[in-house]
Amino acid sequence: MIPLNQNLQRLFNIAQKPSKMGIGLMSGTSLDGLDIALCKFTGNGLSTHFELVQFITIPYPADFKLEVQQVFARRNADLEKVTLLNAYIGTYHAELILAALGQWKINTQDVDFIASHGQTIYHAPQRLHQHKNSPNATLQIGDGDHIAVKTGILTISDFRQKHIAAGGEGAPLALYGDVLLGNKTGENRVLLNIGGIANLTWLPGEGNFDHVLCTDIGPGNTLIDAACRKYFNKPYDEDSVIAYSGNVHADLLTALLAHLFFKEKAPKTTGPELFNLDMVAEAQQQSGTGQINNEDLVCTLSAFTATSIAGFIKENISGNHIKIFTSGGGARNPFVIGELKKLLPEADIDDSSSLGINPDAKEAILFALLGNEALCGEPIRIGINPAVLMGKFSFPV
Ligand SMILES: Nc1ncnc2c1ncn2[C@@H]1O[C@H](COP(=O)(O)OP(=O)(O)OP(=O)(O)O)[C@@H](O)[C@H]1O
Ligand SMILES: CC(=O)N[C@H]1[C@@H]2OC[C@@H](O2)[C@@H](O)[C@@H]1O[C@H](C)C(=O)O
Repeated sequence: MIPLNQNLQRLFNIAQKPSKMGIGLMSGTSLDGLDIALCKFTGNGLSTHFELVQFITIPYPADFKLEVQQVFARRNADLEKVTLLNAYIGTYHAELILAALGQWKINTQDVDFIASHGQTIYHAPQRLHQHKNSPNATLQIGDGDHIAVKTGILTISDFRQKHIAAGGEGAPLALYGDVLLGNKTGENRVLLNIGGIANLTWLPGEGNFDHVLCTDIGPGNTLIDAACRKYFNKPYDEDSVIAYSGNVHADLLTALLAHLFFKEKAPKTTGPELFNLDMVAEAQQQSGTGQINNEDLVCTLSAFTATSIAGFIKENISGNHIKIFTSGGGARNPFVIGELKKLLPEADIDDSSSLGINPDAKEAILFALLGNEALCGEPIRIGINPAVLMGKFSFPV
């Protein structure tokens, strides 16, 4: 008999374990840092139980952000830089994982797998690139082999490609985690993540997965952050101090909301490739608001985030007693959340901690969960969404 390759044997052993320790990694479009969630899983699919054992966000140093920004969401990027960053981000993320495990006093041998999102550097659904003969496409870098070899831990990465191969746009993958962890028959729930881009999952209480909707909505923090960087030399509008010192310009807000993306049917995805300061400048030109002061601009962009989210919910989601559970860094933006509450007075808005999900850790938990599914799950059919198991395996040896 031909002996089983050691890697496959190890994979088989991990998949068979009744409970698994997995690390989920998320490095989002805000480029603020690496989210590392150490989770314990038992079961899979709708029987998944998870516990968040440890969580940390390790902020990225300014020079690293600058390096990534040189290629991030840019149509013309230096190919050598992309290539170098692909390897560098893999090894850098591995170093950050080892540092976190050291801090938590946890041995690498006690971790069964790492599930790594990588760093999105370009997201190009067909609606954006508009090349008839090219499919939806997206690119995450920070290669999984580097993480596996440097940490000695089985690594699963590059989750989005399978989603695209099976007919999706590669996002939002939150769908799968939100259904498995956030669904409750009898309760109309919206799980709203306000990261760089805002997305939501609508989980109607009737419990019929055919009616679940998961989609990007538009900008979350990305425009607010970009304006803060450009005009205030700050990474973001901490506690909405700038937004509260300005006023909303109704004409600019109307021009921003007139963007064609908002008229496209959900599910749909987007990114800073579309929602960037060029798009804002165009709306300012159209509305004759090019001269507004910087505080008013940040205030209007914050209102834009809240109004586009509320508008989407009003148009696409119906039901009584809707509970909205927020997560992502934008859940800590009081201006945005305050506007949302004003615009959606009927909804009950709270952050996802009331579901037992740390709002800052939610996306990193999602990838850990997708890793668990890749190891021992089965494809789940949720409406028209691809029913696939995602992720590529990298072995340490
Ligand atoms: N106290 C705060 N006040 C206002 N905004 C905040 C605060 N804390 C965090 N944020 C916002 O949250 C952002 C980080 O959000 P998050 O970490 O969810 O983004 P991400 O994971 O990169 O996004 P994405 O989900 O799009 O990939 C910051 O850049 C900032 O805009
Ligand atoms: C291509 C990409 O990286 N998309 C991210 C981004 O950040 C938020 C939104 O846009 C979402 O669609 C997605 O991430 C989350 C984790 C998702 O796939 O659900």
